Amino acid sequence: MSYSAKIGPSILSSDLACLGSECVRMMECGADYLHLDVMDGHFVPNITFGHPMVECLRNCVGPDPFFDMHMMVSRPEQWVKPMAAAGANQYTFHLETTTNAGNLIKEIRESGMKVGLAIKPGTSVEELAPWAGQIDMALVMTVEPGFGGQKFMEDMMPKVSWLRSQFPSLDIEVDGGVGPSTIHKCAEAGANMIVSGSAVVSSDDPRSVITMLRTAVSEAMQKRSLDR
Ligand SMILES: O=C(CO)[C@@H](O)[C@H](O)COP(=O)(O)O
Ligand SMILES: [Fe+2]
Repeated sequence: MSYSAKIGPSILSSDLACLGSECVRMMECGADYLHLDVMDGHFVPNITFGHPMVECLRNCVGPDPFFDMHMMVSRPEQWVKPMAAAGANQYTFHLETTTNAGNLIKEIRESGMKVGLAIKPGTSVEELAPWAGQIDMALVMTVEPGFGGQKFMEDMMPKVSWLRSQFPSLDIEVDGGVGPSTIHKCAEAGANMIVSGSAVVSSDDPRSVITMLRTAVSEAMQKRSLDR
């Protein structure tokens, strides 16, 4: 087993006028990485921010925090180089947005970033599988992308279990409606990278929530390795 439990707050649910200090606050509360949601108003019905904001956030938080860019954009090819230059570490694009995933994976790697590949709830995991050997992380969306604060879709868990059974050392991320009441389903299914927005950011005690989420994932990982 080469993966580990990692918790990445999504800052979409925070006060957008304070994004820099919110990123710093999340890292101080024990986040393992930051999940930054880029929306273009076309692939999803919402707009957030682009690479100029990412560059400002990088300058604000310093070189260490890992930026996982969740690119909810129709033309992911367009933003690879600008995001790399802005300080992104991982570029997670949606399989639904491209007919040439292989080329995009290559471009992302050549730009020095890790590669994440995301699927919407309506996309089957078998469509992602052919790329699994070439990516660093698979993202199984547990809500329709576009907004924070939505209800967790438990019926996505078979996708996570299947991926974990087929690709035992792949980083598998879940995103959407994940918090203390839903983490056990994700952890048992085999997810190890946990995006949590409103449950962490809106909590009075984000540190405890982050610790609780990580513990749930670590315990499920330990149980899986004992069961084998
Ligand atoms: O990508 C998305 C939504 O499209 C997510 O990253 C959400 O922003 C997570 O927020 P919660 O559902 O955890 O509140
Ligand atoms: Fe996201």
